[in-house]
Amino acid sequence: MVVFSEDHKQETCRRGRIEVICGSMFSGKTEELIRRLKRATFAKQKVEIFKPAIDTRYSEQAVVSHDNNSIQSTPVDSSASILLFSSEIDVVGIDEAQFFDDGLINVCNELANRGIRVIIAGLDMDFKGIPFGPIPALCAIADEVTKVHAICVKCGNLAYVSHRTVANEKRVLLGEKQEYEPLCRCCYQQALQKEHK
Ligand SMILES: Nc1ncnc2c1ncn2[C@@H]1O[C@H](COP(=O)(O)OP(=O)(O)O)[C@@H](O)[C@H]1O
Ligand SMILES: Cc1cn([C@H]2C[C@H](O)[C@@H](COP(=O)(O)O)O2)c(=O)[nH]c1=O
Ligand SMILES: [Zn+2]
Repeated sequence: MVVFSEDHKQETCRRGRIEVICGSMFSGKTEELIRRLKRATFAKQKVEIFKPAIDTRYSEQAVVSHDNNSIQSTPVDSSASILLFSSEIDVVGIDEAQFFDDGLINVCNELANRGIRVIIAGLDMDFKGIPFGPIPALCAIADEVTKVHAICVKCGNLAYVSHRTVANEKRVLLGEKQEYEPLCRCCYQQALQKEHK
């Protein structure tokens, strides 16, 4: 039996669709986004990549993974700008989508209705385990949702949430390993119990 891990027809048929890649921090969302976008570029498709301008963690202009894979992007202040920059494009990639306003849901629908393949990566939950920004609605309207998992740094099981290790209650706090660790459900509950003692 031959098993193909790629749905090549969907990759190349150039019909509009929405793909969401979601999960905790360190789960490989950005790597998977970059992989899909680079394959589209190899297929000579016109690709445009956007990220929220507030995400200046590794670079102002590029989408960069924790392993330093990167791809050039256009930082935008609001989801509406994505429509303005997306004429004559085959594929639109969006990273850190959790930071966008709820207008992103209509923007992605509009792009897909125009025949564009839209690939979105973002955190499904914030550090409290609450669904983050437009991601849950994007999952609902998506043609395909890929949930990726990091490894729990305490026990080695699959992680499901990003635990914040510094005292800060603001929902948006840019960070990396100094501020967050991926944990499984059990280790996350234990960590919260310790913090509230
Ligand atoms: N606990 C962990 N579990 C899995 N990957 C990890 C972990 N800590 C660091 N990494 C690294 O993070 C990379 C994924 O980075 P990235 O795609 O930027 O993730 P995300 O966008 O989901 O935060 C992995 O390939 C791996 O090298
Ligand atoms: C959980 C959580 C995360 N953030 C920030 C931290 C990082 O800068 C990004 C997530 O990046 P990644 O590519 O998924 O690693 O989001 C936040 O602001 N609030 C949170 O609750
Ligand atoms: Zn664990």
